[in-house]
Amino acid sequence: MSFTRQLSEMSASELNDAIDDTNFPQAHILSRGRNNSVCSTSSTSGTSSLAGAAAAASAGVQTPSQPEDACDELVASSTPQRPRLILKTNSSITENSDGTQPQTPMTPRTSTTPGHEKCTFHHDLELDHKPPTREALLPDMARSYRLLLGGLGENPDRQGLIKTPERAAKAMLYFTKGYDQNLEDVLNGAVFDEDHDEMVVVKDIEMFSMCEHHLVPFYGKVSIGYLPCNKILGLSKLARIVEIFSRRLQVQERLTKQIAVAVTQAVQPAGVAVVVEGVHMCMVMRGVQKINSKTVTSTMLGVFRDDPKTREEFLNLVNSK
Ligand SMILES: Nc1nc2c(ncn2[C@@H]2O[C@H](COP(=O)(O)OP(=O)(O)OP(=O)(O)O)[C@@H](O)[C@H]2O)c(=O)[nH]1
Ligand SMILES: [Zn+2]
Repeated sequence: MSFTRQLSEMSASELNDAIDDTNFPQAHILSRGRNNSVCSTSSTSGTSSLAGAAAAASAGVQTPSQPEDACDELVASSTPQRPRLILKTNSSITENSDGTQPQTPMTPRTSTTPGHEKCTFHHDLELDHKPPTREALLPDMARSYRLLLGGLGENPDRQGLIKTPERAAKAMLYFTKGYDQNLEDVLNGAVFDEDHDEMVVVKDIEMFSMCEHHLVPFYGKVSIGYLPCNKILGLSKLARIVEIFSRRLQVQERLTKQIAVAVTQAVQPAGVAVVVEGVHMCMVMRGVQKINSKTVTSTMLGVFRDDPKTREEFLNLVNSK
């Protein structure tokens, strides 16, 4: 019985469960960077196969068995072997004795809206969830905003507000458009075989999200690094992955983790690092009203978690101007 499955075979909740929660958040001090995203590649990287395997084991990842792993075969001749990061599944989701996959434990449904019958929970990594008609939600949402305006003591029929409920509904649909996206569509096949085993970093990717506690924005920037294992990702796809998960109701910690999981799923690298720096309007415009505070979260997987030099290299690249 195999205890390791390809990520593409794992369901949304399994993917989330597959990450050891002790892995995040790990806060690092991050200096302010540029507004525009910057891509870097770096030359010092890699771990020995032994160190990498030990690192992977303690990181909760499994080293693919030899010799069927193409990555290990390829790199063996020229460079030290590096284990590919494969998220570990727990034994409760391995195959049934009859060879069928067991059902994913269901979390309670949160919606009875037509088109959402199979939703488990929007917060999960619902890469295969695509409600067919989110636009169809607009009238209901507009009605809700109209009620809200009335609740504020406003007259929803006054000239300036007549179209506001519909506008607000459309805006909210836009702010949460990530629910309509899935990883496969977003990647659009832009995963390329490449014998490149040095760190790739795209940093300062602008991010806009919505605090799930107050329904007000939080925004900031995301830096993503990965250590390829014979597969690289189209650079823009890293920014598109950020969009999938930031354009939802979120907490910053989960956003950080979901980005890292998605990159892992896309290219099965030796490691992934994600740092998110966010400003939460719920802490600025209301509540504690700390206008200069920033929240920094990170998820380090594979070699980034276990090899201090690799992690340091990533953080240096992220912090460099
Ligand atoms: N961990 C985490 N907390 C968040 C995030 N966004 C908002 N919050 C927090 O969610 C918490 C909600 O706390 P509550 O006490 O229930 O709500 P509240 O009375 O509005 O809290 P205050 O913001 O302190 O006024 C607050 O501490 C927010 O700062 C996030 O991305 N991650
Ligand atoms: Zn908030």
